[in-house]
Amino acid sequence: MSKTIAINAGSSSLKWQLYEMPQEEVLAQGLIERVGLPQSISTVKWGDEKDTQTLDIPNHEEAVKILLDDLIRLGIISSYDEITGVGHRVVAGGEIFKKSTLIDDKVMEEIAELSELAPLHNPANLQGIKAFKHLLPNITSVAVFDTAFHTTMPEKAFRYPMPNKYYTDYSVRKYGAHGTSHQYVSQKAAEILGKDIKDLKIITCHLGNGGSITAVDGGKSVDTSMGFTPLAGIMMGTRSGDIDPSIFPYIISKDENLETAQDVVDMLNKQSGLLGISDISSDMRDVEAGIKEGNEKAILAYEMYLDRVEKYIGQYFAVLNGADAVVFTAGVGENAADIRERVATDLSWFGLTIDPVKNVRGFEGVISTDDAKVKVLAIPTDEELVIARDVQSFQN
Ligand SMILES: Nc1ncnc2c1ncn2[C@@H]1O[C@H](COP(=O)(O)OP(=O)(O)O)[C@@H](O)[C@H]1O
Ligand SMILES: CC(=O)OP(=O)(O)O
Ligand SMILES: [Mg+2]
Repeated sequence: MSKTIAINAGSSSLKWQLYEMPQEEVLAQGLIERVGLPQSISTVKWGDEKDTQTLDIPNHEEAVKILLDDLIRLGIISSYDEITGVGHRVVAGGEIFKKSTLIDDKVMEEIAELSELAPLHNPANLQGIKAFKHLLPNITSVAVFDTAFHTTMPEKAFRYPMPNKYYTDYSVRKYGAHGTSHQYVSQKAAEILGKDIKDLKIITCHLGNGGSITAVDGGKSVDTSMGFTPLAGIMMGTRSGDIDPSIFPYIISKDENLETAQDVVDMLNKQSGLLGISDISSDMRDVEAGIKEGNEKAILAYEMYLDRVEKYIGQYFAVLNGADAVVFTAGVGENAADIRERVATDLSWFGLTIDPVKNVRGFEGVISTDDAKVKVLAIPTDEELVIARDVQSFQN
């Protein structure tokens, strides 16, 4: 019997699941929200029980301490010796990490160096890794990279049309992200549809706080909306997605609060997207509440979000020369039935027809009508399970 923890350290949250492996039984799961903000909330669920604490958790290292304390405090485990493995989600693996990897000092250094490719994520991921190395130094520790699934993209898709030296000398290219999620939901979609994934063309829409859309051909990523960093692609909670880079020098010259290109990137990462347009929140639920009150900015934010999502789906119909299925996942994709319905309605020419009876929050499976040309699915993602399986593969 061996227990494995999967750690998904997001930019402001830490999600974890404790598994009994290899049975893949979930023993407990938790979410620590608002890491780095006052009044962080830590929730643990196990069996039929639930525990919630509100306390200040300044960083991901502290978050790991709290979760390990909770496992003992709540009687979920009796000793840390029961835990034999930990898997950490790491967003950027660059061109170095093409698959999951055992973590040693060199790997930690490389993850730190790759922070430029995921400035909101890799530092948080690394804090989680270091905290575990410190507190449980002898367990199997594995890094699972968001970028790994996208290493199958063809060069024509991952290169930017810039002078070659920026790729050859500085590795400037598209890396993508959320790969573990795109991989999991595309595989799950094939299972639900009763087909071999090799025979399917699938467009996966991971719409969370960050969001990305991927074209999956025969189980392989052939294009994805995120780029050199997770700032590119669709509009997100606080991130702009694609914009014209000429805006950089222009706004630096106009706005005295912006001095460097890095200032602009920070603004595009942290103050843009739904938050920047709605002036309410980065959270789609708050934007939708604003729409109910008739807030014009909230309506615009919602419409812009849909516009970007729909354009990327349209692009990937072109990349794949048609698709068999479109999959929605992550916080927005799993829960916002209204968004799934709008996308399907706006793209009805492509043959997406939603069945309103099935298209409800929390439903897992096909939500399109039986005669829809393109199947539409809602599938809760499970990045943690993929991480735990990868840890297990190092323990056999
Ligand atoms: N019922 C809902 N309706 C609309 N959006 C929702 C709903 N529930 C959650 N969300 C959205 O999901 C987002 C979080 O998604 P998640 O995949 O958990 O993000 P991340 O992993 O990037 O932190 C929230 O910001 C919120 O906008
Ligand atoms: C890469 C990325 O955007 O991750 P998240 O959605 O968890 O912020
Ligand atoms: Mg996420």
